[in-house]
Amino acid sequence: MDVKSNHSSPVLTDPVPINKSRLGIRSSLFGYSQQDPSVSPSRRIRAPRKSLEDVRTNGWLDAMKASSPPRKKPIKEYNIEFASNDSTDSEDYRSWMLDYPSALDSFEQISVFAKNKKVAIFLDYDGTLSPIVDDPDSAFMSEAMRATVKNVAKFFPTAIISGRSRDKVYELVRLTELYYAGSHGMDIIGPVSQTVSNDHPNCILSTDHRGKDVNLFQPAREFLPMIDEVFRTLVENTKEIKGSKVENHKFCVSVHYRNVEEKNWTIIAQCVHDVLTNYPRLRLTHGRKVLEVRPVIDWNKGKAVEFLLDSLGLTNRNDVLPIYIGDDKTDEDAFKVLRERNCGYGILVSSTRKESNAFYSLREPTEVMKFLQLLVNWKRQQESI
Ligand SMILES: O=P(O)(O)OC[C@H]1O[C@H](O[C@H]2O[C@H](CO)[C@@H](O)[C@H](O)[C@H]2O)[C@H](O)[C@@H](O)[C@@H]1O
Repeated sequence: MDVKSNHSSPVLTDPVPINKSRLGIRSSLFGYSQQDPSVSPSRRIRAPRKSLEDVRTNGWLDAMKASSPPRKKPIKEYNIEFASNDSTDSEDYRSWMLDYPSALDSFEQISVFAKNKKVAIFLDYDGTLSPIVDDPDSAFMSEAMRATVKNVAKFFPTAIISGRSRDKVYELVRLTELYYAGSHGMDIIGPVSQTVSNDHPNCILSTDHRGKDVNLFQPAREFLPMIDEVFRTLVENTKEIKGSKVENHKFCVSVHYRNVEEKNWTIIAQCVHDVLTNYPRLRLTHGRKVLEVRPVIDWNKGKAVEFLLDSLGLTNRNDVLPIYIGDDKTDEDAFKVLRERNCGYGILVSSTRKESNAFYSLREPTEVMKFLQLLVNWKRQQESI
């Protein structure tokens, strides 16, 4: 992609998302809100027919429907989403696994590649370390998973790369020994590295939760007030849509529709669409039953992996094996980077078949935990040899 570098913020020179160019919306850069304050939220909810066709024809609704497997087995206290055994035992899933073999079944092969290599672990949070649940504020990881990740970090440099804000994901994980990248990689705390600071002039020295010196990198810093404004507008505009929830993740905004009746998905899509038309410097990405609004900059989870590898001094070496585990579309950027660099493995967490840039698969967070435990046991054995 063509990047116009202004040091701090690699802004794309082709910032108009497809949907906007199709709709003929002008691409000049607005300040912040261009919204007509006279338009009431209820009027926005009853979006005009022409507009409703827009979100259908530009593929938003199809992407929304395809964004997460259907829930099949509600668990008593938490409404945890995962497909029934019928799905993972199906012929269809088994044939998909020929292309994306289980990382558990392939562990021996992985460990052969890992031998004598510096392994670095990158983990997504929701759907990877914690099960998908209805309420984003209740997406807790189990104590067993926390202990496992803590062990992993004793042996390998380990980072969490999440769509949530860095503070929010830290609150959920609460392990000081990890590196954290929030807002889909747009807010990174990594080890201090002079080379990285030289390459990224807006990378500043900061301190982490232990008071240790770290590098703080926020390539979308200039978007902070805009994101805040969009967050408040979206909260207001969606407040009458039952089940909707808007989260402010500092450099991006999530609009959840998991608990919105499907017949109202067009309305929620329309709300987001209408707001986005006023902000050509923001774009939409899809997650699991969530619409995500983020800056149009050339930065994503893949770039965050590259940034952290650089910071850890693990770039341009052939004795490095990065492993990235994630479940969502935004993790594909990281899988792609590993595939294109022909280094390391992407592992997709999915209980249904999905096209992916990952090499291996795991069905659900419990399998992620088993895989991480195998890795720790293997490393312990290696060290005792
Ligand atoms: O990159 P991640 O760490 O996977 O974060 C992606 C989004 O995760 C959260 O939403 C997802 O998990 C929720 C809790 O299980 C679920 O209710 C929701 O439907 C999922 O989309 C988080 O709330 C989002 O803000 C993140 O962008």
